[in-house]
Amino acid sequence: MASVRVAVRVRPLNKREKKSKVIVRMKDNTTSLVQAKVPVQGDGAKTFAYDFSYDSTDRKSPDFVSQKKIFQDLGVDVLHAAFQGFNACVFAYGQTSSGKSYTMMGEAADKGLIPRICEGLFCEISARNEGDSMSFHTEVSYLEIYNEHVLDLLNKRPSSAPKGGLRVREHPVDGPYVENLSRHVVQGYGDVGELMATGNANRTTASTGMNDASSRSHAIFTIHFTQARFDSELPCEMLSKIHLVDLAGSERADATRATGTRLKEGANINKSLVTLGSVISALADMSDKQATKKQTFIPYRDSVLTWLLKDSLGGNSKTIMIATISPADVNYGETLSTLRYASRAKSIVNSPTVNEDASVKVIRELQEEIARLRGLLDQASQEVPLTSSSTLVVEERLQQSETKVLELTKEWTNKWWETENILKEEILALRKEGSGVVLDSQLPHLIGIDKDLLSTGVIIYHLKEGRTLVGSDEASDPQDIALLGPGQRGEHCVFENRSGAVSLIPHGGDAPCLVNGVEVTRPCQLNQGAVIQLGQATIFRFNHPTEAAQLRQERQNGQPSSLSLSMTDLSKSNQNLAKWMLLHPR
Ligand SMILES: Nc1ncnc2c1ncn2[C@@H]1O[C@H](COP(=O)(O)OP(=O)(O)OP(=O)(O)O)[C@@H](O)[C@H]1O
Repeated sequence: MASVRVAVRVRPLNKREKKSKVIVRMKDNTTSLVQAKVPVQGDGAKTFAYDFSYDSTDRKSPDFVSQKKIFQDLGVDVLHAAFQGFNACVFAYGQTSSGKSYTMMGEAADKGLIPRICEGLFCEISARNEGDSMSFHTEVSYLEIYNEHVLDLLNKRPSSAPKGGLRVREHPVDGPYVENLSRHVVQGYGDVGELMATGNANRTTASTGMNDASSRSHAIFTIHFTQARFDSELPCEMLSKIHLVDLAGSERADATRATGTRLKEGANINKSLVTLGSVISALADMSDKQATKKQTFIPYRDSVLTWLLKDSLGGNSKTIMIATISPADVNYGETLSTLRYASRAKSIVNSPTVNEDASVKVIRELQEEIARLRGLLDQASQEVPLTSSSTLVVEERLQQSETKVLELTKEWTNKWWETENILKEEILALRKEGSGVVLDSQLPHLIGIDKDLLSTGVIIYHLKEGRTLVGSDEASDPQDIALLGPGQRGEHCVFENRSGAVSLIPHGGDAPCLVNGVEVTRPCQLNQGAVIQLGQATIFRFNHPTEAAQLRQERQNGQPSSLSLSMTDLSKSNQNLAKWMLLHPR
């Protein structure tokens, strides 16, 4: 069991609040709000105690709390939890313009928690890589909930964004998840930095009466972190999910002077936040009622936000809430409401557990069974003899369990190392898209389409800068791509990559080369999507990632596409190919 930990952070006065009085005071872990206008006895301060109270109002003050200090207090704990195999969540809650995005994402010159956690994660991974035999695998996803619709911030292709947003579903064991949300494998902070920049640029922001760049959506950045190793011959695999959440501002329409679209956004933002409030309240009630064992209904499904954060609130996660507030007297009401909200959240009790891979769990259970059966046999030989038929049954079960453990361990090891080896080629990136896996490469490449029906797997040949020789074992010089098959010659052709422009140079004679079904006898520049046939049985598809990205951009901008191979061309090319095959039977 672990209570949600709560921190409150107050930011400096901003230019809109220049004439305002500072009404927030912090001492140790307490935050006090002074009622400036109606002083009752004393200063009428309302005081709340939290796990941390961070005063970031004045950089020059000795009490000033920096982004770094917040990472050291909260971010380091998130990393500890992740390396121990727990899920973790940090969410920032507060009024518009109170500093949620600043605390979570920060600025280039003064990074916030999300980039610092990612940096810390890779720092720790490289330190551990040097020491023990642990392997690590990290993927990230980034989504926003805008007007109750889930949008993928890392995959904005119009074709893949369904109307009404992505669907949220619930797995019986793993809990709620977003269907078809893209996940990206990352190997270092550089990769994450790029993805974060893309996602942040895609996020819905707008200028409101209170913030020039106000986040109009709730954003969830998730790190899926897996660690694996052999622990005294036993595989050990732990998975943890780290949700880092920047909520949209809780706001009053009059304060933000919202109308039209901004007002509708505000209503939807409030719907999620009101539900978040109800969930927090219900969970707090539940922990109060723990002694009376009364069941409380938790309205997780009333908003997309609370549904997706179900595990983080009252479930399997170590969770931290950061409540951000303005120091100004003009925001007294909003600040008091945030402080009360945060106070309520302190009573939520979660039940984090170490997340073990399912097949590893089976292996561990079988190992325990093996130890028990061995014990039985040992005992039988010394103290309580078993009948010969019972001994046979135990021995048979022992053998079955041992075989199963060997099989499962081999399977698990292969699966893990295969992924690792592919990813070591830094130019390749694997990402999950729906139920499929997309293999992305930054270099121009050929994808082999094998005509052999028994062939499985996908072959990718990178076409690096310079010449790539294609032929067979019969060539006098070794070939970069050696092919087998009818019509294949020792030195068949060359692919030449000159600063990204790739050409096919046929050797001619009886070494046929076809591009989009048309035989080429002279050097021919290749375009994205070209279908290439070498000899009679080898077919490749040519991909040029940079060109493809450029064409995608043109298409999105509504520019006439310079894509040379349209769908009609493609079917024409298939017809040509079929004709050629008829004329050149094997
Ligand atoms: N601790 C801080 N130190 C310095 N500047 C800050 C701090 N917190 C916030 N700011 C500044 O205040 C402004 C508003 O902050 P931010 O955009 O993070 O607010 P927000 O709560 O995310 O707002 P919204 O809900 O509208 O998106 C920004 O210009 C930001 O740089």
